[in-house]
Amino acid sequence: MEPFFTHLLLRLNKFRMESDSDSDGSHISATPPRNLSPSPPRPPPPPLVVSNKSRIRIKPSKSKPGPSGSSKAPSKPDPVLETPLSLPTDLPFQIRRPSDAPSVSSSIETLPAGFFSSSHSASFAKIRRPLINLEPSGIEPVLTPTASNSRANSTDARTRGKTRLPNLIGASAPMPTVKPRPCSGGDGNFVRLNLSGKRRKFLNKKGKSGGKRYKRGKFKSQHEREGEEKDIGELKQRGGCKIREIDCAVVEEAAAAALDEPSEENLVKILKLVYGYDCFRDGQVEAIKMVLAGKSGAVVLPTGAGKSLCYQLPALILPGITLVVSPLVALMTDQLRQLPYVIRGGLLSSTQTPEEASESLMQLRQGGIKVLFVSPERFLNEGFLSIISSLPAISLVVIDEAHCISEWSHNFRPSFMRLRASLLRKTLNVRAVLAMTATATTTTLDAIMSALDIPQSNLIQKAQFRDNFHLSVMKDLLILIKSPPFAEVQSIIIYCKFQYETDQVSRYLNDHSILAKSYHSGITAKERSYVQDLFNSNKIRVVVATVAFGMGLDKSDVGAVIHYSLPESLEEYVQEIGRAGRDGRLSYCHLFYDDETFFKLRSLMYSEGVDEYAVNKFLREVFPADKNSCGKICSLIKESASRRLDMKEEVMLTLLTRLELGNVQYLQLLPQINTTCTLAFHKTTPPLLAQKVSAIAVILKRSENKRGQYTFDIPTVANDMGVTAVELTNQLYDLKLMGEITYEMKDMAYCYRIIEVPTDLLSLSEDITQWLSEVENCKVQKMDAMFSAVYYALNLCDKMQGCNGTNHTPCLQRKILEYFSGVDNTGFCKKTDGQSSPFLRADIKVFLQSNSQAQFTPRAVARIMHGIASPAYPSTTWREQNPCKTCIDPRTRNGAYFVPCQVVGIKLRSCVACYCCRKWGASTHLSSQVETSERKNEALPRLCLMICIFQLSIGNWDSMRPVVGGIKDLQSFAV
Ligand SMILES: Nc1ncnc2c1ncn2[C@@H]1O[C@H](COP(=O)(O)OP(=O)(O)OP(=O)(O)O)[C@@H](O)[C@H]1O
Repeated sequence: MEPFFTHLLLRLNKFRMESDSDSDGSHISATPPRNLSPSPPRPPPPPLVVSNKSRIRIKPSKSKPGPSGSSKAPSKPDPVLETPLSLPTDLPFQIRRPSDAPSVSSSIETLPAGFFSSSHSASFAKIRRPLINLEPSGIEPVLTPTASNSRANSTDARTRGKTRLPNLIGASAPMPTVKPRPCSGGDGNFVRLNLSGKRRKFLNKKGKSGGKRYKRGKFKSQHEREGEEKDIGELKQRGGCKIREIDCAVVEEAAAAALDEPSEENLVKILKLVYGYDCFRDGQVEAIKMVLAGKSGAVVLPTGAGKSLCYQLPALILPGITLVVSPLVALMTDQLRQLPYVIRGGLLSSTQTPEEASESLMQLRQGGIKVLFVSPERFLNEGFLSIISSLPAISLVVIDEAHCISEWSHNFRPSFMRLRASLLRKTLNVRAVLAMTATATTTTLDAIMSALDIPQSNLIQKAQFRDNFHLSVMKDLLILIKSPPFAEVQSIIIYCKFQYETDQVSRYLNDHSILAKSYHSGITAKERSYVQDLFNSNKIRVVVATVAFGMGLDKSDVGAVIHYSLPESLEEYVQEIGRAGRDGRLSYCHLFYDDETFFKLRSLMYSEGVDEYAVNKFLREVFPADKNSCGKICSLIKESASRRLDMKEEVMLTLLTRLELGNVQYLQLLPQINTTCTLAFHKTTPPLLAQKVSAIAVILKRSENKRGQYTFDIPTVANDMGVTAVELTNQLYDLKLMGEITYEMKDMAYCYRIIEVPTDLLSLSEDITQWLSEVENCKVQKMDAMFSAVYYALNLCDKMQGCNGTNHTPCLQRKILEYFSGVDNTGFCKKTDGQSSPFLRADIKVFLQSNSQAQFTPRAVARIMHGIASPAYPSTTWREQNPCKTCIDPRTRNGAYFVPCQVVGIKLRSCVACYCCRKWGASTHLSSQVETSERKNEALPRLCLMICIFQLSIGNWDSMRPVVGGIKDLQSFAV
């Protein structure tokens, strides 16, 4: 290896300071917190109440295709919509009109709303397509000598693939699979969507509540696991991983031809050679041609529609490297696995060993990698940027899950904000940027395109939607799964909102002989991958998961997706159901409609928000009082600052990113590092070493010496030396290698360089708070839109245009279409006013008096009253101090807050979301045990009733906020 390069590698490996994305999905989503110790209180009933019993069964419509090209039935005006809507044709998905013909490419078209009159109600019926013939037709595949006879027996050739993937993912990367899948534009995912009323509690076989019995899902013994792993291994050997044998020379020749002339014919030739597919799907060829022409573009195609191919093929053709920015390590790994082996790929992630990272970099430098997967956090690392800019040319940068760029998306990631056209062009000198997403509203799309400088004309939006909405109500999950059509489905994903729910549900299913495992970010990465392997190899039938599961999952035969809890947005819903039916077969989606979860989640949407007061305090910490601090390196220790400011770490990062990338650049974010260093000298004495090494001289001046241990702050020493923190740590590392010193680092911190000190902190706080509150409202609106669509379909639909008592497909489809085209249908979700009970002020006063030592912000009080934990008020502390007397189930026990029940003449410490209170608020979540024990206590009903009144007064933020927000000086109010 060349010395220069070795040096860079050392630097990169030594200081892997930026942490890549969490390997689970939870990191991506800002809400809700996955570990929800304190539940919010029971909210007031929605304006339009749905009875728990009002369960409608909506049967699947039989596939009765309407006449081709039939005229549209006039749409009946939607009562929720004030103005009639004419839908644009470039919607984020298409509605398919069925056709009897198995060849469906001609049957796919975008239809306006209202097309689905009752006579067309069958139009969402699933269209089965013939499996594609893997034998390339018309083109003679040139095979390697070992496979020279494989054309005669193509299956053998494909299953023979025991060749190791050259992609640098570690030793055990499975071979990519060539899927027998139709390619014409209309496919994607095919689902039947079901909605149902309240889900029922789980009863185990003995008829008891799952409550106490269900602990976190246990995994099998080592012995059992090894057996299963062996089985999985065998299955892979048997043909779980098939590979086409391809002659690289032929592919290279075809790629050169396509580079010269990127005609469809030339591109199809490569498609056949490399993937075995006969034709492109909708949108693919346009995207590929655009990228090959060196133009930036945005591609919006639904899940499973084949977005990856839009960069894989250009990567093969273009001379330079293709850099794919991906939000999750797990997603990168999956994408790398799925690269055809003629496209050499690699990844750089913080989870790699130094050897793996070195290997990737060496390969990169030697031109051995065509596609490199990286996380957005890498763009903070100067070392990475300098290495990458010294490499052979980058032809294309792909931003996968590009909606993460926009704060108006359902999955905003501050680190994605960095991926702006200006930075990409300046640092990487890239020609083309390709943004890809499956779910983006018009607002989100606008934000993506403007950040990446993509002209409107370069938007490829051929997305489509699943065919069948089949709305039905089952008594409970078990009955649903055991009845047709779910009974026949081999692989099912059940999505829950909370981790404990996934454990509960999977235990419950196992108790009833349905093999299931739970999957969430609370289990280790190893366990997660074990569960995914079991599911992929059909060793288990059901995965019960949080949002953490599914990104990058390309299991083609998932036959059903069940939403046990309401998703937080229609984007999330569309994305999650997209994991079903990737093989083109009919699949079923069922959603349990539950207004209680909706209000709970809605409350949680506010859990990350911050007051102007807190933003101001944050800014004062970020910017030193010293006006001459421009150019200085500063740091904010994550954990302690988060507690001090009562602000989640992700929120602090969002604010810092805003200060960097907003209208004025106040700072430049640097890689996160451990800032407190404790150092000991081993060879040369400190004064002697200080004479030779200037860093040591500064350290001696700036450190505290306790029994030979020198403790100092890295940014302070770096500032004194006039170097970056990374340069300083590099020097320390070199001294360590020479045996001169040893050191330990702690206190992970956000680091930044001050570019400009704001002159008016007050107005800056105001601006930022305003922005944060808009982002917060946007999230709530998404939640409302999800709820509204489902609520409308079940309760408000006028049963026209194809809807009837058993089929709500058209109206639900329309609601989703409207949402993606920017129509706000959430009016009826909004709370009417901010009136609160007269008790509330008194309650807050008592609360403040009894906690006079604490410095609350209004929002902190509101959060506490809602039982929502925050960094400064963790549920554990508050729960322990004030245990709730009315919580029965210790696993769900909330932090208890003082709820005086004057009317019944007693004062009780109870959390406002206490389950027994919920019972009296007609909750269905109670276990029978709880019910029995409550009934024994005569005092409880009245007491709970009082608590319910209290809850109703504060049960939603809209009523809570004006009260606490109106109390400017909480401390004086308390006196
Ligand atoms: N033209 C095509 N013909 C047939 N199959 C295709 C074609 N293009 C892609 N596929 C297959 O479709 C499947 C889904 O593709 P891919 O994973 O790229 O989808 P995606 O749009 O990225 O989905 P997601 O958003 O869920 O990640 C893959 O197995 C891929 O091989």
